[in-house]
Amino acid sequence: MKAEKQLSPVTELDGKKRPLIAIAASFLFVVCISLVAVQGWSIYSARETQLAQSAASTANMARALADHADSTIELVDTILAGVVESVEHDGITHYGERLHLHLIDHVSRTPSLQGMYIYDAKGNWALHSLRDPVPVFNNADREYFIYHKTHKDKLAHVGAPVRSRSTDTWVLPVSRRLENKDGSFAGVALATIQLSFFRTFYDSFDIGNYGTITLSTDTGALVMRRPFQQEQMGRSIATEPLFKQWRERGTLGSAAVPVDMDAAERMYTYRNLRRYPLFVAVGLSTDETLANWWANAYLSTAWVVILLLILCWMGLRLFRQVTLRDELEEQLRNAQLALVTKNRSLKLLARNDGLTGIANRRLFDARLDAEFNRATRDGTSLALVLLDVDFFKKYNDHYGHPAGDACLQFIGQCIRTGRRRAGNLAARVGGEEFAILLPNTDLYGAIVVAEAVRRSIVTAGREHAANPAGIVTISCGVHALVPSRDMDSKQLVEAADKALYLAKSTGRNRVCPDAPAASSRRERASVLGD
Ligand SMILES: Nc1nc2c(ncn2[C@@H]2O[C@H](COP(=O)(O)OP(=O)(O)OP(=O)(O)O)[C@@H](O)[C@H]2O)c(=O)[nH]1
Repeated sequence: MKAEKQLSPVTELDGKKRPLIAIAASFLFVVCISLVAVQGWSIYSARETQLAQSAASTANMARALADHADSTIELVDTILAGVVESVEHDGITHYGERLHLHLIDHVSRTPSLQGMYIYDAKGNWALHSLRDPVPVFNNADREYFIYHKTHKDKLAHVGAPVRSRSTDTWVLPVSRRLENKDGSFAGVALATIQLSFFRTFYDSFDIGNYGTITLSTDTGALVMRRPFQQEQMGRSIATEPLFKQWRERGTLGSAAVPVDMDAAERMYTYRNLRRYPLFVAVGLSTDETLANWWANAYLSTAWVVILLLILCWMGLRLFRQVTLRDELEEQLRNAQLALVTKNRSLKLLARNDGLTGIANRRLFDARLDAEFNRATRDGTSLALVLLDVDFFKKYNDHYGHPAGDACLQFIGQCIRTGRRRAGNLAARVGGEEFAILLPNTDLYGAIVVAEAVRRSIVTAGREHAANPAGIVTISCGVHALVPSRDMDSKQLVEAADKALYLAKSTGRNRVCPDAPAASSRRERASVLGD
Protein backbone atom coordinates (compact mmCIF):
# COMPACT_ATOMS: atom_id res chain seq x y z
CA MET A 1 0.00 0.00 0.00
CA LYS A 2 2.86 2.34 0.79
CA ALA A 3 4.29 1.81 -2.66
CA GLU A 4 0.89 2.58 -4.17
CA LYS A 5 0.64 5.79 -2.18
CA GLN A 6 3.98 6.93 -3.56
CA LEU A 7 2.35 6.96 -6.99
CA SER A 8 0.01 9.81 -6.14
CA PRO A 9 2.56 12.70 -6.42
CA VAL A 10 3.27 11.63 -10.00
CA THR A 11 -0.44 11.56 -10.79
CA GLU A 12 -1.04 14.96 -9.11
CA LEU A 13 1.91 16.48 -10.97
CA ASP A 14 0.42 15.19 -14.21
CA GLY A 15 -2.85 16.99 -13.52
CA LYS A 16 -1.14 20.32 -12.72
CA LYS A 17 1.26 20.06 -15.64
CA ARG A 18 -1.48 20.01 -18.30
CA PRO A 19 -2.81 23.54 -17.59
CA LEU A 20 0.80 24.72 -17.38
CA ILE A 21 1.48 23.44 -20.90
CA ALA A 22 -1.82 24.92 -22.11
CA ILE A 23 -0.96 28.30 -20.51
CA ALA A 24 2.56 28.23 -22.00
CA ALA A 25 1.20 27.30 -25.45
CA SER A 26 -1.49 30.01 -25.24
CA PHE A 27 1.08 32.56 -24.10
CA LEU A 28 3.38 31.61 -26.98
CA PHE A 29 0.48 31.84 -29.41
CA VAL A 30 -0.55 35.28 -28.10
CA VAL A 31 3.07 36.50 -28.28
CA CYS A 32 3.42 35.28 -31.89
CA ILE A 33 0.08 36.78 -32.94
CA SER A 34 0.97 40.06 -31.17
CA LEU A 35 4.34 40.16 -32.91
CA VAL A 36 2.71 39.61 -36.30
CA ALA A 37 0.01 42.21 -35.53
CA VAL A 38 2.51 44.81 -34.29
CA GLN A 39 4.75 44.18 -37.29
CA GLY A 40 1.80 44.43 -39.68
CA TRP A 41 0.61 47.63 -38.03
CA SER A 42 4.04 49.25 -37.97
CA ILE A 43 4.61 48.34 -41.66
CA TYR A 44 1.21 49.71 -42.57
CA SER A 45 1.65 52.96 -40.59
CA ALA A 46 5.19 53.43 -41.96
CA ARG A 47 3.74 53.11 -45.48
CA GLU A 48 1.01 55.60 -44.73
CA THR A 49 3.55 58.03 -43.24
CA GLN A 50 5.82 57.65 -46.25
CA LEU A 51 2.95 58.28 -48.66
CA ALA A 52 1.74 61.26 -46.60
CA GLN A 53 5.24 62.77 -46.63
CA SER A 54 5.47 62.21 -50.36
CA ALA A 55 2.04 63.80 -50.87
CA ALA A 56 3.10 66.83 -48.80
CA SER A 57 6.31 67.13 -50.76
CA THR A 58 4.54 66.96 -54.15
CA ALA A 59 1.92 69.44 -52.90
CA ASN A 60 4.64 71.93 -51.94
CA MET A 61 6.38 71.41 -55.26
CA ALA A 62 3.14 71.88 -57.17
CA ARG A 63 2.49 75.15 -55.33
CA ALA A 64 6.00 76.41 -56.10
CA LEU A 65 5.71 75.44 -59.77
CA ALA A 66 2.25 76.96 -60.14
CA ASP A 67 3.47 80.20 -58.53
CA HIS A 68 6.49 80.19 -60.83
CA ALA A 69 4.35 79.74 -63.96
CA ASP A 70 1.88 82.35 -62.70
CA SER A 71 4.60 84.94 -62.05
CA THR A 72 6.30 84.19 -65.36
CA ILE A 73 3.12 84.71 -67.37
CA GLU A 74 2.09 87.67 -65.21
CA LEU A 75 5.40 89.42 -65.80
CA VAL A 76 5.14 88.89 -69.54
CA ASP A 77 1.51 89.98 -69.49
CA THR A 78 2.36 93.13 -67.58
CA ILE A 79 4.95 94.06 -70.20
CA LEU A 80 2.43 93.20 -72.91
CA ALA A 81 -0.26 95.35 -71.29
CA GLY A 82 2.13 98.34 -71.31
CA VAL A 83 2.92 97.80 -74.98
CA VAL A 84 -0.79 97.49 -75.82
CA GLU A 85 -1.52 100.73 -73.97
CA SER A 86 1.23 102.56 -75.88
CA VAL A 87 0.21 101.19 -79.27
CA GLU A 88 -3.46 101.92 -78.76
CA HIS A 89 -2.72 105.42 -77.51
CA ASP A 90 -0.15 106.49 -80.07
CA GLY A 91 -0.65 104.08 -82.95
CA ILE A 92 1.91 101.69 -84.41
CA THR A 93 3.21 103.98 -87.11
CA HIS A 94 3.73 106.83 -84.67
CA TYR A 95 6.20 104.78 -82.63
CA GLY A 96 8.04 103.11 -85.48
CA GLU A 97 11.67 102.41 -84.68
CA ARG A 98 11.35 103.61 -81.07
CA LEU A 99 8.79 100.92 -80.23
CA HIS A 100 10.93 98.32 -81.98
CA LEU A 101 13.86 99.20 -79.72
CA HIS A 102 11.51 99.19 -76.78
CA LEU A 103 10.43 95.63 -77.55
CA ILE A 104 14.05 94.50 -78.01
CA ASP A 105 14.84 95.96 -74.61
CA HIS A 106 11.95 94.15 -72.92
CA VAL A 107 12.99 90.81 -74.39
CA SER A 108 16.66 91.24 -73.52
CA ARG A 109 15.85 92.08 -69.88
CA THR A 110 13.26 89.31 -69.41
CA PRO A 111 14.82 85.81 -69.52
CA SER A 112 11.49 84.05 -70.03
CA LEU A 113 10.57 86.12 -73.08
CA GLN A 114 11.33 84.67 -76.49
CA GLY A 115 9.92 87.64 -78.43
CA MET A 116 7.23 90.30 -78.75
CA TYR A 117 5.16 90.89 -81.84
CA ILE A 118 2.48 93.30 -83.03
CA TYR A 119 0.17 92.29 -85.84
CA ASP A 120 -2.18 94.57 -87.73
CA ALA A 121 -5.85 93.77 -88.26
CA LYS A 122 -4.98 91.46 -91.16
CA GLY A 123 -2.41 89.43 -89.24
CA ASN A 124 0.66 90.93 -90.88
CA TRP A 125 3.70 91.55 -88.76
CA ALA A 126 3.68 95.27 -87.90
CA LEU A 127 6.44 95.27 -85.30
CA HIS A 128 8.65 92.68 -83.51
CA SER A 129 11.46 92.38 -81.05
CA LEU A 130 13.91 90.77 -83.46
CA ARG A 131 17.13 92.71 -84.11
CA ASP A 132 17.64 91.60 -87.67
CA PRO A 133 15.12 92.26 -90.41
CA VAL A 134 12.97 89.18 -91.12
CA PRO A 135 10.57 88.41 -93.93
CA VAL A 136 7.10 89.66 -93.18
CA PHE A 137 4.92 86.78 -92.01
CA ASN A 138 1.20 86.65 -91.70
CA ASN A 139 -0.19 85.15 -88.48
CA ALA A 140 -3.86 85.49 -89.25
CA ASP A 141 -4.17 81.71 -89.04
CA ARG A 142 -2.88 81.50 -85.47
CA GLU A 143 -5.36 80.49 -82.79
CA TYR A 144 -4.67 83.57 -80.62
CA PHE A 145 -5.22 85.90 -83.62
CA ILE A 146 -8.56 84.32 -84.44
CA TYR A 147 -9.50 84.41 -80.74
CA HIS A 148 -8.91 88.14 -80.36
CA LYS A 149 -10.51 88.92 -83.66
CA THR A 150 -13.67 87.17 -82.51
CA HIS A 151 -13.59 88.11 -78.79
CA LYS A 152 -13.98 91.68 -77.69
CA ASP A 153 -12.50 91.24 -74.19
CA LYS A 154 -9.21 92.94 -73.56
CA LEU A 155 -7.81 90.43 -71.14
CA ALA A 156 -4.66 88.43 -71.76
CA HIS A 157 -5.09 85.20 -73.67
CA VAL A 158 -2.75 82.28 -73.14
CA GLY A 159 -2.85 79.96 -76.12
CA ALA A 160 -1.58 76.49 -76.84
CA PRO A 161 2.19 76.21 -77.42
CA VAL A 162 3.24 76.86 -81.03
CA ARG A 163 6.44 76.62 -82.97
CA SER A 164 7.75 80.13 -83.65
CA ARG A 165 7.80 81.03 -87.31
CA SER A 166 10.75 83.32 -86.85
CA THR A 167 13.01 81.21 -84.55
CA ASP A 168 11.56 77.71 -85.03
CA THR A 169 11.45 77.15 -81.27
CA TRP A 170 8.47 76.09 -79.15
CA VAL A 171 6.86 79.02 -77.37
CA LEU A 172 3.85 79.75 -75.18
CA PRO A 173 1.87 82.67 -76.70
CA VAL A 174 0.42 85.36 -74.39
CA SER A 175 -1.59 87.85 -76.36
CA ARG A 176 -3.88 90.84 -76.05
CA ARG A 177 -6.37 92.45 -78.48
CA LEU A 178 -5.52 95.80 -80.04
CA GLU A 179 -8.40 98.16 -80.72
CA ASN A 180 -8.82 101.32 -82.61
CA LYS A 181 -10.28 104.29 -80.77
CA ASP A 182 -13.74 103.35 -82.03
CA GLY A 183 -13.36 99.87 -80.45
CA SER A 184 -12.88 98.05 -83.74
CA PHE A 185 -10.27 95.27 -84.05
CA ALA A 186 -6.86 96.75 -84.78
CA GLY A 187 -4.65 93.72 -84.45
CA VAL A 188 -2.93 91.61 -81.77
CA ALA A 189 0.00 92.20 -79.44
CA LEU A 190 1.83 88.97 -78.71
CA ALA A 191 4.52 88.00 -76.24
CA THR A 192 5.97 84.50 -76.46
CA ILE A 193 7.51 82.69 -73.53
CA GLN A 194 10.23 80.25 -74.44
CA LEU A 195 9.33 76.81 -73.13
CA SER A 196 12.98 76.05 -72.43
CA PHE A 197 12.64 78.57 -69.59
CA PHE A 198 10.23 76.19 -67.82
CA ARG A 199 12.37 73.17 -68.75
CA THR A 200 15.47 74.65 -67.10
CA PHE A 201 13.49 75.45 -63.98
CA TYR A 202 11.85 72.00 -63.78
CA ASP A 203 15.20 70.26 -64.22
CA SER A 204 16.39 71.82 -60.95
CA PHE A 205 13.93 69.70 -58.87
CA ASP A 206 14.76 66.32 -57.41
CA ILE A 207 11.85 64.08 -58.42
CA GLY A 208 13.70 60.76 -58.71
CA ASN A 209 14.18 58.74 -61.87
CA TYR A 210 10.51 58.22 -62.56
CA GLY A 211 8.99 61.48 -61.27
CA THR A 212 7.20 63.83 -63.66
CA ILE A 213 6.29 67.52 -63.79
CA THR A 214 3.56 68.59 -66.19
CA LEU A 215 2.46 72.10 -67.16
CA SER A 216 -0.66 72.10 -69.31
CA THR A 217 -3.37 74.46 -70.46
CA ASP A 218 -6.91 73.78 -69.29
CA THR A 219 -7.67 72.47 -72.77
CA GLY A 220 -5.05 69.76 -72.39
CA ALA A 221 -2.35 71.34 -74.58
CA LEU A 222 0.93 70.17 -73.09
CA VAL A 223 3.18 73.14 -72.33
CA MET A 224 6.13 71.36 -70.71
CA ARG A 225 6.76 67.99 -69.21
CA ARG A 226 9.68 66.53 -67.41
CA PRO A 227 11.17 64.12 -68.47
CA PHE A 228 11.39 66.21 -71.63
CA GLN A 229 10.61 64.54 -74.94
CA GLN A 230 10.79 66.63 -78.08
CA GLU A 231 8.06 64.63 -79.82
CA GLN A 232 5.61 65.43 -77.01
CA MET A 233 5.82 69.16 -77.63
CA GLY A 234 2.48 70.60 -78.70
CA ARG A 235 0.63 67.34 -78.16
CA SER A 236 -2.64 67.05 -76.25
CA ILE A 237 -2.91 65.20 -72.92
CA ALA A 238 -6.68 65.57 -72.82
CA THR A 239 -7.14 61.80 -72.99
CA GLU A 240 -4.67 60.96 -70.22
CA PRO A 241 -6.08 59.74 -66.87
CA LEU A 242 -4.23 62.54 -65.10
CA PHE A 243 -6.03 65.22 -67.14
CA LYS A 244 -9.38 63.53 -66.57
CA GLN A 245 -8.76 63.41 -62.83
CA TRP A 246 -7.83 67.05 -62.80
CA ARG A 247 -11.03 67.90 -64.69
CA GLU A 248 -13.11 65.90 -62.21
CA ARG A 249 -11.56 67.07 -58.94
CA GLY A 250 -11.11 70.77 -59.49
CA THR A 251 -8.34 73.21 -58.72
CA LEU A 252 -6.29 71.25 -56.23
CA GLY A 253 -5.96 67.56 -55.61
CA SER A 254 -3.94 64.40 -55.75
CA ALA A 255 -4.31 61.00 -57.35
CA ALA A 256 -2.42 57.77 -57.84
CA VAL A 257 -2.78 57.08 -61.54
CA PRO A 258 -0.72 55.54 -64.31
CA VAL A 259 0.17 57.92 -67.10
CA ASP A 260 0.15 56.93 -70.72
CA MET A 261 3.80 57.58 -71.22
CA ASP A 262 5.24 54.63 -69.27
CA ALA A 263 2.32 53.15 -67.31
CA ALA A 264 4.21 53.57 -64.03
CA GLU A 265 1.96 54.37 -61.09
CA ARG A 266 2.63 57.78 -59.59
CA MET A 267 1.26 59.84 -56.74
CA TYR A 268 0.14 63.08 -58.42
CA THR A 269 -0.64 66.47 -56.99
CA TYR A 270 -2.08 68.99 -59.40
CA ARG A 271 -2.71 72.68 -58.91
CA ASN A 272 -4.27 75.40 -61.01
CA LEU A 273 -2.44 78.64 -61.71
CA ARG A 274 -4.07 81.50 -59.82
CA ARG A 275 -4.61 83.86 -62.72
CA TYR A 276 -4.24 81.93 -65.93
CA PRO A 277 -6.01 78.87 -67.37
CA LEU A 278 -3.21 76.40 -66.83
CA PHE A 279 -2.45 73.78 -64.24
CA VAL A 280 0.66 72.08 -62.92
CA ALA A 281 0.89 68.39 -61.98
CA VAL A 282 3.75 66.85 -60.00
CA GLY A 283 3.99 63.08 -59.88
CA LEU A 284 6.39 60.94 -57.86
CA SER A 285 6.74 57.27 -58.67
CA THR A 286 4.95 55.16 -56.04
CA ASP A 287 7.67 52.52 -56.31
CA GLU A 288 10.44 55.06 -55.78
CA THR A 289 8.57 56.72 -52.96
CA LEU A 290 8.11 53.39 -51.23
CA ALA A 291 11.58 52.00 -52.03
CA ASN A 292 12.95 52.82 -48.56
CA TRP A 293 9.77 51.63 -46.97
CA TRP A 294 10.05 48.30 -48.81
CA ALA A 295 13.67 47.89 -47.68
CA ASN A 296 12.77 48.63 -44.04
CA ALA A 297 9.68 46.45 -44.24
CA TYR A 298 11.69 43.50 -45.60
CA LEU A 299 14.38 43.96 -42.94
CA SER A 300 12.03 44.31 -39.99
CA THR A 301 9.84 41.46 -41.27
CA ALA A 302 12.92 39.27 -41.59
CA TRP A 303 13.77 40.06 -37.96
CA VAL A 304 10.24 39.29 -36.85
CA VAL A 305 10.25 36.01 -38.80
CA ILE A 306 13.57 35.07 -37.18
CA LEU A 307 12.14 35.98 -33.78
CA LEU A 308 9.02 33.93 -34.48
CA LEU A 309 11.14 30.96 -35.58
CA ILE A 310 13.20 31.23 -32.40
CA LEU A 311 10.03 31.42 -30.31
CA CYS A 312 8.50 28.44 -32.11
CA TRP A 313 11.74 26.51 -31.74
CA MET A 314 11.85 27.27 -28.03
CA GLY A 315 8.18 26.35 -27.72
CA LEU A 316 8.80 23.07 -29.52
CA ARG A 317 11.77 22.34 -27.29
CA LEU A 318 9.67 23.07 -24.24
CA PHE A 319 6.90 20.87 -25.59
CA ARG A 320 9.37 18.08 -26.35
CA GLN A 321 10.86 18.34 -22.87
CA VAL A 322 7.42 18.18 -21.31
CA THR A 323 6.56 15.22 -23.55
CA LEU A 324 9.81 13.56 -22.58
CA ARG A 325 9.05 14.22 -18.93
CA ASP A 326 5.59 12.73 -19.54
CA GLU A 327 7.15 9.62 -20.99
CA LEU A 328 9.64 9.36 -18.13
CA GLU A 329 6.85 9.80 -15.61
CA GLU A 330 4.82 7.16 -17.44
CA GLN A 331 7.81 4.82 -17.30
CA LEU A 332 8.27 5.68 -13.62
CA ARG A 333 4.61 4.98 -12.97
CA ASN A 334 4.84 1.66 -14.77
CA ALA A 335 8.02 0.80 -12.89
CA GLN A 336 6.31 1.68 -9.62
CA LEU A 337 3.30 -0.44 -10.52
CA ALA A 338 5.59 -3.31 -11.54
CA LEU A 339 7.38 -2.88 -8.22
CA VAL A 340 4.13 -2.98 -6.31
CA THR A 341 3.06 -6.10 -8.17
CA LYS A 342 6.46 -7.64 -7.59
CA ASN A 343 6.31 -6.73 -3.92
CA ARG A 344 2.90 -8.30 -3.64
CA SER A 345 4.03 -11.51 -5.26
CA LEU A 346 7.19 -11.46 -3.15
CA LYS A 347 5.04 -11.05 -0.08
CA LEU A 348 2.87 -13.92 -1.23
CA LEU A 349 5.96 -15.99 -1.94
CA ALA A 350 7.33 -15.11 1.49
CA ARG A 351 4.12 -16.27 3.13
CA ASN A 352 2.74 -18.89 0.76
CA ASP A 353 3.97 -22.06 -0.77
CA GLY A 354 4.69 -21.66 -4.44
CA LEU A 355 3.38 -25.08 -5.43
CA THR A 356 0.14 -25.43 -3.51
CA GLY A 357 -0.72 -21.81 -2.81
CA ILE A 358 -1.40 -22.43 0.90
CA ALA A 359 0.76 -20.98 3.71
CA ASN A 360 4.41 -21.98 3.78
CA ARG A 361 6.62 -23.04 6.63
CA ARG A 362 7.65 -19.50 7.51
CA LEU A 363 4.05 -18.32 7.95
CA PHE A 364 3.15 -21.50 9.77
CA ASP A 365 5.96 -21.01 12.31
CA ALA A 366 4.98 -17.38 12.86
CA ARG A 367 1.28 -18.21 13.27
CA LEU A 368 2.08 -21.18 15.50
CA ASP A 369 3.99 -18.97 17.94
CA ALA A 370 1.34 -16.25 17.81
CA GLU A 371 -1.56 -18.67 18.38
CA PHE A 372 0.40 -20.51 21.04
CA ASN A 373 0.92 -17.25 22.96
CA ARG A 374 -2.70 -16.25 22.53
CA ALA A 375 -3.94 -19.64 23.73
CA THR A 376 -1.57 -19.31 26.69
CA ARG A 377 -3.02 -15.88 27.50
CA ASP A 378 -6.63 -16.90 26.94
CA GLY A 379 -6.30 -20.37 28.45
CA THR A 380 -7.87 -21.91 25.34
CA SER A 381 -7.02 -25.10 23.53
CA LEU A 382 -4.76 -25.08 20.49
CA ALA A 383 -4.75 -28.08 18.15
CA LEU A 384 -2.39 -29.14 15.40
CA VAL A 385 -2.91 -31.72 12.63
CA LEU A 386 0.18 -32.95 10.76
CA LEU A 387 -0.56 -34.72 7.45
CA ASP A 388 1.75 -36.76 5.30
CA VAL A 389 1.06 -38.37 1.90
CA ASP A 390 1.45 -42.12 2.10
CA PHE A 391 4.09 -43.80 -0.10
CA PHE A 392 4.75 -40.55 -1.86
CA LYS A 393 8.26 -41.51 -2.83
CA LYS A 394 6.77 -44.43 -4.70
CA TYR A 395 4.19 -42.15 -6.28
CA ASN A 396 7.00 -39.97 -7.61
CA ASP A 397 8.89 -42.98 -8.78
CA HIS A 398 5.86 -44.43 -10.47
CA TYR A 399 4.22 -41.35 -12.02
CA GLY A 400 7.14 -38.98 -12.23
CA HIS A 401 7.99 -35.81 -10.31
CA PRO A 402 5.62 -33.49 -12.20
CA ALA A 403 2.72 -35.82 -11.43
CA GLY A 404 3.93 -35.80 -7.82
CA ASP A 405 3.71 -32.00 -7.86
CA ALA A 406 0.18 -32.17 -9.19
CA CYS A 407 -0.70 -34.63 -6.46
CA LEU A 408 0.67 -32.27 -3.82
CA GLN A 409 -1.43 -29.44 -5.31
CA PHE A 410 -4.46 -31.69 -5.07
CA ILE A 411 -3.69 -32.48 -1.41
CA GLY A 412 -3.19 -28.75 -0.70
CA GLN A 413 -6.60 -27.98 -2.24
CA CYS A 414 -8.26 -30.69 -0.10
CA ILE A 415 -6.62 -29.38 3.06
CA ARG A 416 -7.57 -25.76 2.30
CA THR A 417 -11.17 -26.83 1.77
CA GLY A 418 -11.22 -28.95 4.86
CA ARG A 419 -9.73 -26.57 7.37
CA ARG A 420 -13.31 -25.37 8.11
CA ARG A 421 -12.92 -22.09 10.01
CA ALA A 422 -11.26 -18.95 8.60
CA GLY A 423 -9.00 -18.70 11.67
CA ASN A 424 -7.56 -22.15 10.99
CA LEU A 425 -4.32 -22.18 9.05
CA ALA A 426 -3.49 -24.77 6.35
CA ALA A 427 0.24 -24.92 5.53
CA ARG A 428 2.77 -26.98 3.62
CA VAL A 429 5.51 -27.55 6.15
CA GLY A 430 7.80 -29.98 4.27
CA GLY A 431 8.11 -31.89 0.99
CA GLU A 432 4.93 -33.94 1.23
CA GLU A 433 4.04 -32.83 4.78
CA PHE A 434 1.16 -30.50 5.59
CA ALA A 435 -0.21 -28.99 8.78
CA ILE A 436 -3.51 -27.53 9.93
CA LEU A 437 -3.28 -25.17 12.91
CA LEU A 438 -6.62 -24.98 14.72
CA PRO A 439 -6.91 -22.24 17.37
CA ASN A 440 -9.49 -22.58 20.08
CA THR A 441 -9.98 -26.27 19.15
CA ASP A 442 -9.71 -29.32 21.34
CA LEU A 443 -8.34 -32.71 20.29
CA TYR A 444 -11.72 -34.04 19.28
CA GLY A 445 -12.45 -31.11 17.06
CA ALA A 446 -9.00 -31.46 15.49
CA ILE A 447 -9.58 -35.15 14.84
CA VAL A 448 -12.88 -34.30 13.13
CA VAL A 449 -11.13 -31.80 10.88
CA ALA A 450 -8.28 -34.23 10.07
CA GLU A 451 -10.68 -37.03 9.38
CA ALA A 452 -12.75 -34.86 7.08
CA VAL A 453 -9.64 -34.02 5.07
CA ARG A 454 -8.50 -37.65 4.99
CA ARG A 455 -11.96 -38.74 3.82
CA SER A 456 -12.17 -36.11 1.14
CA ILE A 457 -8.87 -37.38 -0.28
CA VAL A 458 -9.98 -40.98 -0.14
CA THR A 459 -13.31 -40.04 -1.66
CA ALA A 460 -11.47 -38.30 -4.51
CA GLY A 461 -9.96 -41.71 -5.34
CA ARG A 462 -6.84 -40.36 -7.01
CA GLU A 463 -4.96 -43.33 -8.41
CA HIS A 464 -1.78 -44.45 -6.61
CA ALA A 465 -0.74 -47.84 -7.94
CA ALA A 466 2.15 -48.15 -5.50
CA ASN A 467 -0.13 -47.70 -2.50
CA PRO A 468 -1.73 -50.94 -1.29
CA ALA A 469 -4.98 -48.96 -1.08
CA GLY A 470 -4.64 -48.27 -4.84
CA ILE A 471 -5.45 -44.59 -4.32
CA VAL A 472 -3.72 -41.58 -2.81
CA THR A 473 -4.15 -41.53 0.96
CA ILE A 474 -2.78 -39.50 3.81
CA SER A 475 -1.86 -40.20 7.41
CA CYS A 476 -2.65 -37.59 10.07
CA GLY A 477 -1.15 -37.05 13.50
CA VAL A 478 -3.27 -34.86 15.79
CA HIS A 479 -2.52 -33.17 19.08
CA ALA A 480 -4.21 -30.48 21.15
CA LEU A 481 -3.26 -28.77 24.37
CA VAL A 482 -4.09 -25.80 26.59
CA PRO A 483 -0.66 -24.20 26.82
CA SER A 484 0.82 -22.79 30.01
CA ARG A 485 3.65 -20.26 30.37
CA ASP A 486 6.28 -22.92 30.95
CA MET A 487 5.38 -24.68 27.69
CA ASP A 488 6.82 -24.28 24.23
CA SER A 489 5.10 -24.52 20.84
CA LYS A 490 7.63 -27.19 19.88
CA GLN A 491 5.90 -29.49 22.31
CA LEU A 492 2.72 -29.27 20.29
CA VAL A 493 4.57 -30.02 17.04
CA GLU A 494 6.52 -32.88 18.50
CA ALA A 495 3.40 -34.43 19.95
CA ALA A 496 1.56 -34.11 16.62
CA ASP A 497 4.59 -35.56 14.88
CA LYS A 498 4.60 -38.48 17.23
CA ALA A 499 0.94 -39.01 16.48
CA LEU A 500 1.71 -38.92 12.77
CA TYR A 501 4.43 -41.50 13.26
CA LEU A 502 1.86 -43.57 15.09
CA ALA A 503 -0.56 -43.29 12.16
CA LYS A 504 2.16 -44.31 9.74
CA SER A 505 3.34 -47.19 11.81
CA THR A 506 -0.13 -48.50 12.45
CA GLY A 507 -1.02 -48.88 8.80
CA ARG A 508 -1.30 -45.39 7.26
CA ASN A 509 -4.47 -43.80 5.79
CA ARG A 510 -5.65 -42.86 9.25
CA VAL A 511 -5.91 -40.12 11.86
CA CYS A 512 -4.09 -40.73 15.13
CA PRO A 513 -3.90 -38.50 18.22
CA ASP A 514 -0.74 -38.51 20.30
CA ALA A 515 -1.34 -41.51 22.58
CA PRO A 516 -0.81 -39.92 26.03
CA ALA A 517 -2.76 -36.84 25.01
CA ALA A 518 -5.75 -38.90 23.96
CA SER A 519 -6.74 -39.41 27.54
CA SER A 520 -10.46 -39.52 27.22
CA ARG A 521 -12.27 -42.44 25.79
CA ARG A 522 -13.96 -40.28 23.26
CA GLU A 523 -10.55 -39.11 21.92
CA ARG A 524 -9.06 -42.61 21.95
CA ALA A 525 -11.99 -43.73 19.97
CA SER A 526 -11.14 -41.06 17.47
CA VAL A 527 -8.25 -42.99 16.07
CA LEU A 528 -9.81 -43.39 12.70
CA GLY A 529 -8.98 -45.05 9.47
CA ASP A 530 -10.47 -47.16 6.69
N1 LIG B 1 6.93 -34.46 -6.59
C1 LIG B 1 7.40 -33.95 -5.47
N2 LIG B 1 7.96 -34.80 -4.61
C2 LIG B 1 8.41 -34.29 -3.42
C3 LIG B 1 8.34 -32.95 -3.10
N3 LIG B 1 8.89 -32.79 -1.83
C4 LIG B 1 9.27 -34.01 -1.40
N4 LIG B 1 8.99 -34.94 -2.35
C5 LIG B 1 9.22 -36.36 -2.31
O1 LIG B 1 8.40 -36.96 -1.31
C6 LIG B 1 9.03 -38.19 -0.98
C7 LIG B 1 8.90 -38.46 0.53
O2 LIG B 1 9.26 -39.76 0.70
P1 LIG B 1 9.41 -40.38 2.11
O3 LIG B 1 9.87 -39.35 3.10
O4 LIG B 1 10.26 -41.54 1.98
O5 LIG B 1 7.98 -40.81 2.51
P2 LIG B 1 6.95 -41.70 1.78
O6 LIG B 1 7.48 -42.30 0.51
O7 LIG B 1 5.69 -40.90 1.55
O8 LIG B 1 6.67 -42.82 2.72
P3 LIG B 1 5.76 -42.69 3.95
O9 LIG B 1 5.69 -41.29 4.40
O10 LIG B 1 6.38 -43.56 4.96
O11 LIG B 1 4.45 -43.21 3.49
C8 LIG B 1 10.48 -38.09 -1.44
O12 LIG B 1 10.70 -39.03 -2.46
C9 LIG B 1 10.64 -36.68 -1.90
O13 LIG B 1 11.50 -36.61 -3.01
C10 LIG B 1 7.80 -32.08 -4.03
O14 LIG B 1 7.72 -30.91 -3.84
N5 LIG B 1 7.32 -32.65 -5.20
